[in-house]
Amino acid sequence: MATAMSHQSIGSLVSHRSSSSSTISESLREPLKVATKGFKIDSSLSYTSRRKRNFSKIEAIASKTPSVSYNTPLSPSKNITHNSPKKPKEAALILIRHGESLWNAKNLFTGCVDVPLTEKGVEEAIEAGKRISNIPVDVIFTSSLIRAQMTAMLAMIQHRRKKVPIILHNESEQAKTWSQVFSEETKSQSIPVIPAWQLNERMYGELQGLNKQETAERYGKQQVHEWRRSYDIPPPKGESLEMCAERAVAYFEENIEPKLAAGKNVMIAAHGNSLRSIIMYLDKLTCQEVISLELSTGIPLLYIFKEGKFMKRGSPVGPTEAGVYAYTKRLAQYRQKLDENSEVICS
Ligand SMILES: O=C(O)[C@H](O)COP(=O)(O)O
Repeated sequence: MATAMSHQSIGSLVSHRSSSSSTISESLREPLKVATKGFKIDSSLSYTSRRKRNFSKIEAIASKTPSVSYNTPLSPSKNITHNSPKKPKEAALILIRHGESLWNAKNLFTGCVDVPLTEKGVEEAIEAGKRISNIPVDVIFTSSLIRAQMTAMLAMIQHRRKKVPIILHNESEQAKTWSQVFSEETKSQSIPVIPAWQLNERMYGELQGLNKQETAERYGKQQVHEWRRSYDIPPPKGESLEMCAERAVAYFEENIEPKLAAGKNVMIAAHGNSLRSIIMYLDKLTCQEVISLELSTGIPLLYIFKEGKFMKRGSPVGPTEAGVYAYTKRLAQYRQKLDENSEVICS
């Protein structure tokens, strides 16, 4: 896609992080002055009050503090209970945008339309899986859309630990009951995959199914760019990034961060815009900075969560890349274990 950018570019884009040491609750007590040049946020528009406060807070912190380097830890979320200072829990967080879909290939606005991966998308997912095959994964969150679920499953097939990813069906009590596993041993050899509609692609409204190029010719490049990349301008009858963030980031805070805080390693397979909103939250990007954040299909991004802070580690280039393991002992030890037990666990 014309907008796709390599993971190296993503790395450089996300270097706009804030060094604020305020906690969320501290920052919420401060008066919020939210205005970035040429981009005024009217946070009263669509957010629930809690969400409004969180994002205004992110903006307030980001606009008040200087940019800092790539690896600077962020302040903790208010949802996180701190672990014992003696044994701080650490966890890996992998974000992955689905591989190329049939509508990516046709350059159509897709949004919440549920289309599968192309062959190239399948290959991208497998390649992504190889890149993260030495990184521990205890639980997987996906959107409810097949392209994200295919990506998660294909990626996990490559993992050296060879646990079986199992989709948890929570759509009804019966679905839950009928998909139960009754062996603890089998459970320990599987990875729960939790689908959540909140992680779906932003709803593209009346653009869904239209060709992106033709839409730009009809409505003008500038208008279409605003619909696709601005923070708070929704496409006709669709969701703005701000609206998408309202549900995706809320889900992340309420369901995913507590898992990380408990030391669980998490993979999220989702979409360009739901992940952009989550990265905006993790990296404290301003609503201007997020405009230029582009995610390529099938490129995994690694974060380390430690002591309530997220540290971005970029995209592992390969499973044995030294850089990934240099940052954290725990990942290095996990990989060493995989190497030592490879015959047992990979059989
Ligand atoms: O929904 C879509 O069309 C794409 O997945 C994301 O599209 P975008 O790059 O136009 O936001």
